[in-house]
Amino acid sequence: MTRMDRVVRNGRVYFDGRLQNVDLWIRGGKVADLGGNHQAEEAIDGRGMIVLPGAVDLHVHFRDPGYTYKEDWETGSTSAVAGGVTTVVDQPNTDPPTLDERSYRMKLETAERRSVVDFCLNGGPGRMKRLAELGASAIGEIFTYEHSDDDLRRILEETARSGLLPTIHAEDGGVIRENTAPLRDRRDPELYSMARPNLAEAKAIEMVLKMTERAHICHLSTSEGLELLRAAKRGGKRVSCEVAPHHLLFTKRDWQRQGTLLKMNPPLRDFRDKDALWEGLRKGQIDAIASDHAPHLPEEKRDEIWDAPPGVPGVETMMPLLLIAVRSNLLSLGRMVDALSRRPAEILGLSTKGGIARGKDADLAIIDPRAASEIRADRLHSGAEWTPYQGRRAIFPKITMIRGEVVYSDGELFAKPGFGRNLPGPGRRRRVKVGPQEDDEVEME
Ligand SMILES: NC(=O)N[C@@H](CC(=O)O)C(=O)O
Ligand SMILES: [Zn+2]
Ligand SMILES: [Zn+2]
Repeated sequence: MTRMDRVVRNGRVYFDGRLQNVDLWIRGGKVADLGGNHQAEEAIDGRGMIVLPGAVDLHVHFRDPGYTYKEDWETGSTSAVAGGVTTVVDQPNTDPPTLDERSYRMKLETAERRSVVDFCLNGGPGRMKRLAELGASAIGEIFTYEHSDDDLRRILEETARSGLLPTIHAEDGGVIRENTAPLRDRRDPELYSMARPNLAEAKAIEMVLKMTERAHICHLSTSEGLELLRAAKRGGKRVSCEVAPHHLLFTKRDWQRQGTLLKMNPPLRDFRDKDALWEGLRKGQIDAIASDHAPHLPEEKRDEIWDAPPGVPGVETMMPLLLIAVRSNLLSLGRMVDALSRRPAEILGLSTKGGIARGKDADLAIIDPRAASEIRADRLHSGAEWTPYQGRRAIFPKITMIRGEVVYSDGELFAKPGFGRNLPGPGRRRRVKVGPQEDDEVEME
């Protein structure tokens, strides 16, 4: 019997691939035992609850520094934990963009002071080697449409030399330009999907697969893209991909209801694509679900289609919406946990994250599966002030824990700004052992 800090009692805990009725014991921020008989300082009642690993969101834009009127580390990270996300990966398209030592340190310093969620910082395609040494977790997203083929090849080579994973926004610039030009004088929002056709994604993915041995494809949106990645994986390439909730839940038909609000890159697609993405997700051909949380204010989003900024917020609604999808049998709980937690942690080599197991960080989303509610923008925490999912059913977590601490419970934030910790990437990671050996140490102390 060990003296524990905390116990989640009587919940159904997801580990080893299924829900199991065990008490979850926490010590020093780690999962110390599953089942077993111990004493704890504090007990959390998990009766009627399912206890899942917190989500690891590979793709958020927290806009800080530079665009803090849209989002900052405090609002963004609060939004994350309110949605059961316990680790985020922030993208470098801030101002200044995270391309070199100065901008990297500046963002790290802000995030360390303000974040309530654990975080990784991606570096952009700038000084890759230096960014790796500083602790960037990956390079990207690399916007293929912003670069010539030669540039892109050079960026991918340099990224490979830095030892970091290139993460790719795959849309071909030539295809976009060709298809946009004839539409520019018209204003109908749905033209945006025509301006950036499926071919743009397919062509960019093909190009990237030719240029590099290892890559992660962001927000996959087309059946063509999925087919290319499937073939590449079969051929032994080290590629992974993520899908965003909005491409699983919206199609071109939604242009009619929400207009320019739904402008995003890549754009809304067909039913055919949406179905293929769900199928790819069910079969494990799509590795991860990531929010591509891209907050902009409603008044910006209501500009005309070519000028409105692309992107929708989604970090807070991702897990809650997917829990409904699980309940509707669109996805198994196991595949959901795999795509939201286990696989994203694995892709970035975050060995202490991504699952409930002895020795791992106690990052938990404690959920009452019967507590579905309607999404309402005024109850969300993002600085974006709106959601494309207004009125949809969702199951929000009752409690979110990070490293054994309750950071969010029943609508209330408990963590102080600065609670969130940086998880440095492979360039400066200390080897952290997770597994039986470390567990033994915990037991013997
Ligand atoms: N997804 C988007 O439409 N927008 C993102 C950038 C991006 O992910 O491409 C943003 O930063 O606003
Ligand atoms: Zn992107
Ligand atoms: Zn993005």
